[in-house]
Amino acid sequence: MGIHAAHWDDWALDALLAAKSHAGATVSLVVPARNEAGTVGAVVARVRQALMQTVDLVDEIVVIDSDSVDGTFDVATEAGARVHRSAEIRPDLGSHPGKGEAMWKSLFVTSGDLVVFMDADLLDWDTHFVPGLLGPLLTRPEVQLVKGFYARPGAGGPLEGGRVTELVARPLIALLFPELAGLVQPLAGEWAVRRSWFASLTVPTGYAVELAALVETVRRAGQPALAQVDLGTRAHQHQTLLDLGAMATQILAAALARVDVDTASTDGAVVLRQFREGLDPTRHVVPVVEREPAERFL
Ligand SMILES: O=c1ccn([C@@H]2O[C@H](COP(=O)(O)OP(=O)(O)O[C@H]3O[C@H](CO)[C@@H](O)[C@H](O)[C@H]3O)[C@@H](O)[C@H]2O)c(=O)[nH]1
Ligand SMILES: O=C(O)[C@H](O)COP(=O)(O)O
Repeated sequence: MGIHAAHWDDWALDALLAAKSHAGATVSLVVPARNEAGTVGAVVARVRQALMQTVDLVDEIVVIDSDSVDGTFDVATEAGARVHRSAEIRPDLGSHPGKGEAMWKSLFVTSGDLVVFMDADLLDWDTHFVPGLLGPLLTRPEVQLVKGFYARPGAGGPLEGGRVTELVARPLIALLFPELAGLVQPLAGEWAVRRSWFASLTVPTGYAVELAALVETVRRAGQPALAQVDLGTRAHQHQTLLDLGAMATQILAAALARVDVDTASTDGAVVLRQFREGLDPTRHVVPVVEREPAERFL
């Protein structure tokens, strides 16, 4: 059995447009962005031109500005997205920093039956990512969540990207969640999901949103509810090793919580002591908050 895999060009665009129209489905592209003024404009403008203005595949492009202090909001607006500040969406529900929070909040300001997520920091990518991710959702009713995968060049050459994927997520999956081991890029930021399914999931506010969604989906609905699609190549901006330490902490915290292991996180945060030089650590406070399913607040 395993997790169904496909290639982005297994479907002609016309066939996907016909399937979308037949299903009467609508599509939202959601781009969470924190300080991505340099790249978010191209992500929005290219998808808008190719898949909204030329054909009718995407119904809305929404950027969720995740506490940016640069020109992300204006650049994304100029490029044709509807932009919301994460902290200003449903203020009654409070606000947390983080990518998962931006994605969770997106459910309150979008309406598509199918939601496609894309990172805002993409450098090497193409608009076929979007139809590729929609293919399984538009053609296989049992599929709830579709992950993209790709070759990912790293700073040191081809196929060396994905440090947290290879050093944290994949070992964790092998040890604790082996039903997910067939996923090529479990942490890919490019994925698509049925709105009703995403709204039913518990969502970590930080970088564990991807792993948590996969674990909950496979536990509740099994491997047939997952699919993965080969999108070709994708390159993005690389974080520093110490920042990836925070990402890894969030992913480990979410994974351990899902196998009922108590951790030292208190009040929704873990303090990482990181040593840049000598014995004097920098205290890196890493939030590990989780949001209840959005459907409870819609
Ligand atoms: O607080 C934040 C941090 C990031 N982002 C945005 O989220 C996307 C991905 O963030 P990035 O810092 O580029 O993550 P990566 O280092 O690329 O991490 C990879 O692995 C993560 C862990 O699973 C996934 O969440 C990412 O989507 C995936 O690209 C980008 O558009 C960011 O601007 C936010 O919206 N808010
Ligand atoms: O997916 C990952 O492991 C993180 O995004 C880090 O990727 P990088 O090592 O290519 O920067």
